[in-house]
Amino acid sequence: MKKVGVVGATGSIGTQAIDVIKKNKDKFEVVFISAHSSKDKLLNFKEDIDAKYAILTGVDSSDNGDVLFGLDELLNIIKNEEIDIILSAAVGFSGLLPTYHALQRGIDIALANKESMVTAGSILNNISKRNGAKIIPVDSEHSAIFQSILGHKKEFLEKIILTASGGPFRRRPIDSLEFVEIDEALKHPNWKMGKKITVDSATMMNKGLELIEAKFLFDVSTDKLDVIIHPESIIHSMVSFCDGSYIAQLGFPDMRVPIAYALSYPERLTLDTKRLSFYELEKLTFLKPDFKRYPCLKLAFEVLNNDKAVYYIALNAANEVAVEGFLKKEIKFIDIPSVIESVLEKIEQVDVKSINDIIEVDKTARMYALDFIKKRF
Ligand SMILES: NC(=O)C1=CN([C@@H]2O[C@H](COP(=O)(O)OP(=O)(O)OC[C@H]3O[C@@H](n4cnc5c(N)ncnc54)[C@H](OP(=O)(O)O)[C@@H]3O)[C@@H](O)[C@H]2O)C=CC1
Ligand SMILES: CC(=O)[C@@H](O)[C@H](O)COP(=O)(O)O
Ligand SMILES: [Mn+2]
Repeated sequence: MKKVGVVGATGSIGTQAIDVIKKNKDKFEVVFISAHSSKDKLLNFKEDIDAKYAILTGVDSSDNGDVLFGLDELLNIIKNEEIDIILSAAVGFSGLLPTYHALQRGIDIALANKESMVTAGSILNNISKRNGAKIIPVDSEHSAIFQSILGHKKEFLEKIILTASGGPFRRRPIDSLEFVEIDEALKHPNWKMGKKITVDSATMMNKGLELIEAKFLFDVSTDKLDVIIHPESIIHSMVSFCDGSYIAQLGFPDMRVPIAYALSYPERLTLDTKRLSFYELEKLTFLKPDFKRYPCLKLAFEVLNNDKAVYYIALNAANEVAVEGFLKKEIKFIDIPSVIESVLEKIEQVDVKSINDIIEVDKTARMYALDFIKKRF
């Protein structure tokens, strides 16, 4: 039995993870599940999978004895309980501290929270190496890459090619993006996900964050990273080698596959997911991303080329604030890249050596983003 913890259990990834765990009760013992404030859903899960602890990190206290409250309680459990693997699936920068403390303790991470790797990739890699704790990707593209490079020497790797759906606005006239409504941005063509990542897919900042995530997860230079639009989301990503060979991982889009793979690695679980019917697949298409349509992807490439921790953190923080601003109707969809650009221009170059440095840069970048929104819109 693997002893697991799930951070962000009530979200899109968390809920699918609970489903996988529930159907494989003989393989997993659940030490804890956590969420921000969805108490009823968390309590139902606690009962369903017989979790030892349930923690709400965004609520101070209550008289309900079945739930623990506050981030400190979650971190205490991570620091003290016997746990083999933690699924890190909270949204945004809030996922960093649980990921960081788990790795510090030598606990393996099944990583959905890409923002952890974007903001702290280098520090997390160092801790993982030092403590022998594995970081196993859950993000569909990175799981595909992880599976495709398995058993191959890194020196032979030529390119990592991340596939992107292109989001809901791939074919919409660029001059009409100004009028994008919230519900239009939340209609992903292939995946049902949380709001933040769905808006990121529409701007293609999701792919920008994933490029940075890939750089740190697979320890490759930026010139080895490519993005290609593949609207069907059947090929989840691919790699090429020095002899012209390509290896890809394919499947019907269903996040239970990479979640189960990461939780059971190096084994595999049997899943009742939809199988591909190759004769029914009409065709697989591939397109080049256009930076005019997706300025956020351009910004992410610029930050990658600059390769400084402070810009990775600022890009992520500014994007989180901008997406929230869009979802609150404070800014338009097309204003998201302007907010990020303004923060990247303003943020001071500082050395980032510790988790506290990261938290400080994140705080400053958020302040600049909020200030920009307040003054400009
Ligand atoms: N959904 C997907 O298919 C994919 C997601 N990912 C990544 O996985 C992560 C989770 O995404 P997704 O499941 O879609 O997100 P959701 O918005 O669906 O779920 C977010 C989870 O995080 C919790 N949460 C919300 N705010 C906070 C906070 N301030 N502090 C701590 N926890 C919080 C929520 O709890 P509560 O319910 O109480 O609010 C919920 O459990 C993201 O990093 C995303 O990029 C990566 C690949 C695919
Ligand atoms: C399922 C998953 O991993 C998401 O990150 C997905 O890739 C988003 O789709 P886009 O390719 O549109 O960003
Ligand atoms: Mn992804």
